[in-house]
Amino acid sequence: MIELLDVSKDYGTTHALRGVSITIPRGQVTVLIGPSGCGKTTFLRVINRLVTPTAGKVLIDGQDNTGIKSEDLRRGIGYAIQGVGLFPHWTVAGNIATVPKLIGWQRERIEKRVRELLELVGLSPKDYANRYPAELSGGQAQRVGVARALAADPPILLMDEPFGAVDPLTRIRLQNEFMRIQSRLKKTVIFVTHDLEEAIRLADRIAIMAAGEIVQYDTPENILSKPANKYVHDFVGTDRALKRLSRFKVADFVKQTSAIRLSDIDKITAQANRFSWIIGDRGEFKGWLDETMLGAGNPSDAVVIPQDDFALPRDASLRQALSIMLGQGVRALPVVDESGIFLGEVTLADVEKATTDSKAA
Ligand SMILES: Nc1ncnc2c1ncn2[C@@H]1O[C@H](COP(=O)(O)OP(=O)(O)OP(=O)(O)O)[C@@H](O)[C@H]1O
Repeated sequence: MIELLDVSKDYGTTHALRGVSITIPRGQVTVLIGPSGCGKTTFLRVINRLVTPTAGKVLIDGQDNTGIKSEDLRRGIGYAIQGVGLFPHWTVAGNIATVPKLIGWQRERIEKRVRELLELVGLSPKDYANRYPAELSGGQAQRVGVARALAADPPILLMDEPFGAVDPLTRIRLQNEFMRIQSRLKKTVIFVTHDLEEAIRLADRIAIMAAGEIVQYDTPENILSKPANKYVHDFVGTDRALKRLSRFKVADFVKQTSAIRLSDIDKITAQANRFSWIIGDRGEFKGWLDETMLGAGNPSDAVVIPQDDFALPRDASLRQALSIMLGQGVRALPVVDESGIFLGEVTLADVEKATTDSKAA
């Protein structure tokens, strides 16, 4: 548990934090969100003591953080920052090993940990351990940043816009991976973002900040349905029913649907008004085929759409499903597991129903 007790931080006449008091529960994800300059980074940095408050106290599990040795702070609090902050002249392995080295781990233990973490964040140690940051894509670099923050297995993780600098699709993947990792590791996470949907998706609790103060600290559901004041109301915006869709997982809406094996395609006969999902021999999603294609008398030309553009991972949100449906102009999307195996479909009608139900809630 982390407690800020009446914490203020002034830089000259700038009040970066103004008497912030908050209790952050253990093992949950707390998201800080608010406009640029409202004090989010300062909030994180008073916790790991990179910033000394002008007034007030920070307690970590009841202990004043000014009384904790810096070595214990480094070990106990992982920090993943905006724009990654990897050391350019160190390899990926060297970067991940930063804190374990500082706190004196043996070489073998460090190497084992680096391998474990690379696997955890979905990068093969063989291919990535010896690369330099310049040889990574934005998304890969962000993953290394997260691995580095987790290196010494800290119970607390501070993440300052860790997925800020990547394209939207990579961001969705990183969010999904983060949720998967967090459901396993159950860290106490404080996560800063500018993106309300990211907040709604990832947070157990959201703290909305303005000008150095916390204006509402609540569950995503309550932030959406019971904004504390006009500021939060305006911040959340008008399309709240849509934003709420970020909380629903595709996995909870997927319907089992029949699919046709690519090898059986020449046996298909046209079904009126219906297209068919096409899968490979292992059950992996391949694409779709509709009656117009059959009508053209060329069944072996199934329209195989690359999975990355089309199939939804089962841990995607309904909001993401809706964006893709609108973007692609389709009423149903295939859903796949981590290995690309076809699980069924989610339809526009499911999304509509979830929107209506959650409006009523
Ligand atoms: N070292 C510093 N010296 C002077 N002013 C600072 C310093 N660090 C932060 N500030 C000021 O304190 C305020 C809060 O900054 P902070 O970085 O915490 O905001 P933020 O919400 O994280 O912003 P952003 O979303 O843009 O990263 C800002 O007005 C900023 O200019």
